[in-house]
Amino acid sequence: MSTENATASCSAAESALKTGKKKPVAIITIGMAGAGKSTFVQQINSYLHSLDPPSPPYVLNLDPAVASTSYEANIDIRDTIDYHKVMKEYNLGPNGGILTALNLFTTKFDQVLDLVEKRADTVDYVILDTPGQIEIFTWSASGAIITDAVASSLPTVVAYIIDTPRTTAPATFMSNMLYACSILYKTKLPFILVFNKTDVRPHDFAVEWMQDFEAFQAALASHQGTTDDEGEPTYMNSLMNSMSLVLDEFYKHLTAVGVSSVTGAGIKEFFDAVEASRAEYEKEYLPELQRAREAREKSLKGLKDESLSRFMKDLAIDREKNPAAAAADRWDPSAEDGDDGDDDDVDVNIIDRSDDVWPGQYIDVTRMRPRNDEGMAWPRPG
Ligand SMILES: Nc1nc2c(ncn2[C@@H]2O[C@H](COP(=O)(O)OP(=O)(O)OP(=O)(O)O)[C@@H](O)[C@H]2O)c(=O)[nH]1
Repeated sequence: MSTENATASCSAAESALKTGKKKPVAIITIGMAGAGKSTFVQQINSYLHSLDPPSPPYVLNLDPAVASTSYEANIDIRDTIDYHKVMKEYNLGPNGGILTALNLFTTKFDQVLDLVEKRADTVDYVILDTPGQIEIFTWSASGAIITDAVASSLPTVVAYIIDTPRTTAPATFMSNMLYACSILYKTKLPFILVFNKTDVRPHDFAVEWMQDFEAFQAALASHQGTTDDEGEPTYMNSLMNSMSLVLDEFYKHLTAVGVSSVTGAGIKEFFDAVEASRAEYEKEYLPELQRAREAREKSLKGLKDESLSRFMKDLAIDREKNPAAAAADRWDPSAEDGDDGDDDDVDVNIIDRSDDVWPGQYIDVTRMRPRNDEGMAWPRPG
């Protein structure tokens, strides 16, 4: 995490202490393409607006390729990066285009965090919608950087969206759980399994399989193709049996809720789970994060000290050898023109769409949104 981000997170913590307000919780929604991430984000957005008093969240869309979202994001990657232009410019296919767009956006993520930090006192939730191709977020450096940066700044929870009707076959269920497991171990963040589309298929079978190992074994056994011609378990079946034992341990670290992003059923229970995850984040994740940060700073300081002493030694030897060159090599302040061409201080690239309408104005999603930008729009000062 950059120093600015660390400072920003401290200032948010200080202001939270002053106002007595809890820090907002960041909800990172992840899920296979078509699982219903965007519909879910729209539903939780509507739910928070409908509370009394309303609690509008701060929404980030990180999917550069989505044609339209059914919610209005406060920060939208598409405002900064034209994914089609990236594909053309770098001669990439769709997935490479999304990944590169995300990489480019990540280079500006400190600005995003600053904008989020500014809202920390007025919002209770920060919601991140991620690219449809799950692996682009979960297995990329950018995804890891974004997740770590958010989690270093705010209590963070991963909402893993599952397409329940498509997960009723034991083998599919297990593949999905293994994927969830890999994300949990990668992020090490509080994790909520969100069984979506319960209006089509209730998720009780999944809860039963997660709580009762034997019930899952029975489902596996009753599934076609689990025994060979001689009635022996197939290789696949034995493998799944062993893996389900591993998953049994994994389920202990998870909360599962069933929701329908269409009807809104289960959304309240989802937020109850999010609040429980906040406590988990503070108790388990935060101390671990602080330990890791201290260790990183210590090793960085060691490296810096070592390279500085090496440099000073080399410099001394060099000066001994070339006293004339050393005498000529002096800093002349009058030679400075005050502008070194460094544009690091251009700091307005990421757009906060809610600047004009904040606080908490609900935005009509049917409204046309001007997209005048051609290509990547940074830097965009003023
Ligand atoms: N019946 C039902 N349909 C749903 C629900 N949630 C989403 N859908 C439908 O599932 C389809 C996919 O939903 P999206 O929200 O676009 O899914 P996504 O995960 O964002 O998809 P990508 O953009 O590909 O990542 C759409 O047709 C939605 O209407 C739900 O709870 N119930």
